[in-house]
Amino acid sequence: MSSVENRPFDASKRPEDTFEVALRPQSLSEFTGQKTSRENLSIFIQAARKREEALDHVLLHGPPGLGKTTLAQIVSKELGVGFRATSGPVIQRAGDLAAILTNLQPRDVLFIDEIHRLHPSIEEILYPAMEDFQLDLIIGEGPAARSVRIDLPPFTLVAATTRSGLLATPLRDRFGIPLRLIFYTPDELKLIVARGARKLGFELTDDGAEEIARRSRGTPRIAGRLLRRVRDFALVTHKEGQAVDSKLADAALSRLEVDQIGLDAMDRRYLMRIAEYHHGGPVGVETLAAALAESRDTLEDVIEPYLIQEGLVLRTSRGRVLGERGWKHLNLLPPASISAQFDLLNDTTEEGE
Ligand SMILES: Nc1ncnc2c1ncn2[C@@H]1O[C@H](COP(=O)(O)OP(=O)(O)OP(=O)(O)O)[C@@H](O)[C@H]1O
Ligand SMILES: [Mg+2]
Repeated sequence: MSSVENRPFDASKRPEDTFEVALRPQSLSEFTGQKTSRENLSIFIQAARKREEALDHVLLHGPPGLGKTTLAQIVSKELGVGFRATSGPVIQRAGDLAAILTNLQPRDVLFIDEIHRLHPSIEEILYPAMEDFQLDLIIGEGPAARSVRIDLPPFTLVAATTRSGLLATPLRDRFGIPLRLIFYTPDELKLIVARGARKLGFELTDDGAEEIARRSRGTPRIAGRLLRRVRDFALVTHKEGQAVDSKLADAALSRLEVDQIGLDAMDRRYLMRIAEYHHGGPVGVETLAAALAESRDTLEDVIEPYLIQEGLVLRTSRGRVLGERGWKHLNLLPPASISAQFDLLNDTTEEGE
């Protein structure tokens, strides 16, 4: 097991998360955040319903735990059609995909998770299926092989990926509705946390919800986990019926090594590595991955997106560089040459304003 799987609050999926299902919003109106995507999706869904046609194919991309699977399910519910789910690595042979596609009802949603891990030969079968609702299959082998064409019911492919950059252009181009999910704001997460507490049936004060939201790394899945752990602490240390406030939330989260801005031990190890071993960088992602005993994919998919968005780390053409906020967060002083650059940058921003 790699250490990232041991992180208390990385955003990747885990078997214990069956409880997530209970917290999952069931309709677009219940789905908090992602305003632009949600509003656009709502229009396209209504239009498809009016026309009584299958919705155009949807590509959801963004870091883990932001609601891609949730949205895919909501799309089928709002369309009032069936939902079939599979994932890229599971589809091994052309026949597997053919079986799934030929069993769809007209206008059904087929959800393919981790579409970037689809085998290229399967991808090629998917193209005509997406475009013309046709399946071209080769049956048999050698001289006896013949190709057959099967008509499919019109369907909607909803695909999810954490790495849209890995998708082949022809595949990406076949999605009429590409949606990028972004990290949630603390206010949005606060709503999600408060709603989660109600669903779990315990009392959480306003500032308690705020504390958990602020430390959830912009990610609903993490917010849900932190909420459940805070609830555990409350159960053991609190009197029955006593509301969970920010003080208790803070105590619980600090014990879980989730710091004031929501970073966990792994995030801090990553930042420290750049600061201490590479004097703030630039350092290549492969070097970092090897040093931290993580895969490059994990760094790029799970750890870096939030650190980059928060300005703790910068991705440059020469590698990763610790940002000014990164140095501050670690409570370290950057080498003189770097702090001079930050000063220069700050000066020009001020002048520009
Ligand atoms: N907008 C939201 N409002 C409330 N809860 C949400 C929202 N988005 C996601 N969640 C919660 O976060 C959990 C994780 O969401 P989901 O499984 O959809 O993420 P994902 O993007 O598919 O992640 P992965 O890339 O790991 O598959 C859900 O079970 C749900 O409880
Ligand atoms: Mg998912």
